[in-house]
Parts: sequence; C-alpha cells; structure tokens
Amino acid sequence: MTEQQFIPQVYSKDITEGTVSWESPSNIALIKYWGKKKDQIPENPSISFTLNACKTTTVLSYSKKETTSDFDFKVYLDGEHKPDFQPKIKTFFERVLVYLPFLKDYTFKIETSNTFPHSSGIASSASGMSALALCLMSLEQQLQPEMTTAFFNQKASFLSRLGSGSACRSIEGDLIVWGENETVEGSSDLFGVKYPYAVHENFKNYQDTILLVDKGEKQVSSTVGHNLMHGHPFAAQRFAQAHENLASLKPILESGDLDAFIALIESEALTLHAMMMTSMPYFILMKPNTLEVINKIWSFRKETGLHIGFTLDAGANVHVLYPKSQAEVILKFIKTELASHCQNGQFISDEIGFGANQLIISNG
Ligand SMILES: Nc1ncnc2c1ncn2[C@@H]1O[C@H](COP(=O)(O)OP(=O)(O)OP(=O)(O)O)[C@@H](O)[C@H]1O
Ligand SMILES: C[C@@](O)(CCOP(=O)(O)OP(=O)(O)O)CC(=O)O
Repeated sequence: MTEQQFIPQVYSKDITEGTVSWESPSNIALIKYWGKKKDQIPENPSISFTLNACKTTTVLSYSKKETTSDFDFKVYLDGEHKPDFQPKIKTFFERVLVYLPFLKDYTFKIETSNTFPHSSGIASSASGMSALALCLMSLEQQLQPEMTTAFFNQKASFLSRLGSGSACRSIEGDLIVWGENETVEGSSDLFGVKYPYAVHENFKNYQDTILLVDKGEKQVSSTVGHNLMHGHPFAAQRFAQAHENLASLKPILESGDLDAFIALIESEALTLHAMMMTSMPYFILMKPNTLEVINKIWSFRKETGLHIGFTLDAGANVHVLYPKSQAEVILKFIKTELASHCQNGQFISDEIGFGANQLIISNG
C-alpha cells in the first residue's frame, strides 16, 4: 500500500456549491502513539477504543471560485469565528493538497462544535480533523462518484492522519490499530485499520468515564511532545516496548483477562507521561488531582476486586475504564469519591463507539 493510490485521476463531475456534514468521535489509545517521523508516520504502533459521546460535528459549505487561488477558508467553533484553529487546518490543507487537488478551487466555510473541551487532552484534534477529512471526502465523492465505501473510509483515515496522527483512528470503530507491526496483519503506517482478531465479551460496551480534572488548554501540545521524542534517551526502548505491548494485548483481548488488561493499559499511560517527564525540555501534564484520582482508583480496586482501571492521554484528565457489567457500583464510586477532584465536579460518561456518521443536511 502506498500514498500514490490516494492521488486522484481527473474528476468526472463538476460541483459548484453545496454543504456536507459529518460527526466524528474522539478515541482513546490503549497503546500510545508518542513520537513520529516525517509526514506523520508514527514511530510505533498504537491501538485505541473509538469513543461514542465525545465527538465533533462539522458542517462544510463550499462554493467554487472564479479562478484557482490560495486556500480560502474560515473556521467557526460553536458559531464564533475561530482564527486560532486556522493554522492547524492550513497545515492540513497543505499536506493533503496533492491528494485533494480541488482544495484551492473552492471557498470553504467550516462550522464545527465539540461535545467536550478542546485542547485539554481528550483528542479534540482527532475528532475535529477526522470530521473535516470526512467532509472533504464527501465533496470528493461528488466529484468522483465511482468510489467504494472501503476506499472512502481508508482515504478518510489517511487524510485524517495528515491533520492529526491519532485522528486516523476515529473514522471507524470499535478497536483501531495504526502503525505497521508484526502482530496485526494488514496494519499500516498510513491509515488506521479495524482490529481483526477475536475480542472477548468482557470488552463489549466497555465504559470510559472521563474525569475533567483540568479543562484548561494544556501547556505543551501533543505535536511538540512528539517532536521531543527525537533524540530522547529512552526513545528506542519505548518504541520497541509498544510493539511488545501490542503483541501482549492480543491474547488479553481474546481471553478477556481484565486484570492483565488493566496492568497493560495503566503501564502504557504512565509510560507516556514518563516520556514527557524525561524529555528535554521536560514537562508535566498531570495535575495533583490526576494523582489523587489514580491513587483512589488503586485503593478502590484493592478493596473491592472490581475491574476499574485508568488511562491518560496527553493531558491531566483521567479516563476511567471498566466493564459494563460493573458500571453501577463503579459509577457510584466515581460520583461520590472522584468527581470532587474534577473541575466543577464535571465528568463525561462515555463508552466504546463505532465510528463516524454522515449527517443529512436539510435545506428547509
Ligand atoms: N472541532 C474542531 N475542528 C477543527 N480543529 C479542531 C477542532 N477541535 C480542536 N481542533 C484543533 O485541535 C487542536 C487541539 O489539539 P491538541 O492535540 O492540542 O489537543 P487535544 O486534541 O485536545 O488533545 P490530544 O493531545 O489528546 O490529541 C486545537 O487547537 C485545534 O487546532
Ligand atoms: C497521547 C496521544 O493522544 C497522542 C496523540 O497525538 P496527536 O495525534 O494529537 O498528535 P499530532 O499527530 O501531532 O496531531 C496518544 C495517542 O492517541 O495514541
């Protein structure tokens, strides 16, 4: 599989204007992507649960310009012009122009909203960039109607990756692998693929309650963090470990061994943050309440034997993961013991999801 297949031939249709819309979820990595090569190629494989409630909805309106000129687009978040979202999208447009050669032919209006706070480590770049990539694919599909769903999804994932690496894991669900590796046949550095092996019933409707320990924008973006893996003293070991952890996860997913699952994902989360703390310059994204919550989760698990575990993204917020069958008692614990460590007591109840959906635009 190469990038070449995503470069279109001449389009068969001419479209002057229109509107398309997609909602696309965020995702939470179990084995983390941290470190990348040129062109958004990951240094190691990752695997994530696609989320359900945490999502972006984007409406893309386009009208053809008289003459081709530079990129022409405006972004609105929750109805308000959002100039500080423009640079990431401009970089995205530059990277994908060769694969979407119509980009300079249109004026775009991007109206977007997230169901959760952005830039705080709940992967708004993943849902936001994948929603935009999907909208652009819908436009391309109108220009070239003879496109299979499999190609549509694969190219949407490929383009999303060029917007934000982890975004390539948001197009489909429920478990997505990104990054070529020896464990998952068909895996690719270029796009995400559905995890193709047996997954035990224990993981069905797996719950993710996201504790909003800190809703503020984080001090160091993921992009900057990835770059600090270049020349990092532990980089080689970390990249090798991610391959090993993916190999270990396969029998765990098959057998439904939740103790082993929790041990693996918690170790991944803490290793991610260890990489941040041992970067140069070093940085810490966890907050005191992140550690409070982690310690409480560990005590509660010891006391009850319940299968409550956590993972972290690049931020202070804690993703509490647990099986649906134990949801009632764990949710009660979260409400009574953990919510007080969240900003304004806020948390988001989410669970495994199945990917993006196109929304029908009504003209009335
Ligand atoms: N709905 C959206 N549409 C387009 N771009 C978005 C949207 N939401 C967020 N973004 C972009 O993503 C950036 C935030 O990404 P960043 O990686 O810093 O944080 P995050 O995605 O919340 O956390 P993570 O590190 O877990 O991915 C925003 O500054 C903005 O450029
Ligand atoms: C910690 C992570 O969430 C890192 C996500 O990094 P991004 O995909 O947000 O980074 P860019 O490619 O620079 O946009 C781990 C993961 O999702 O695998």
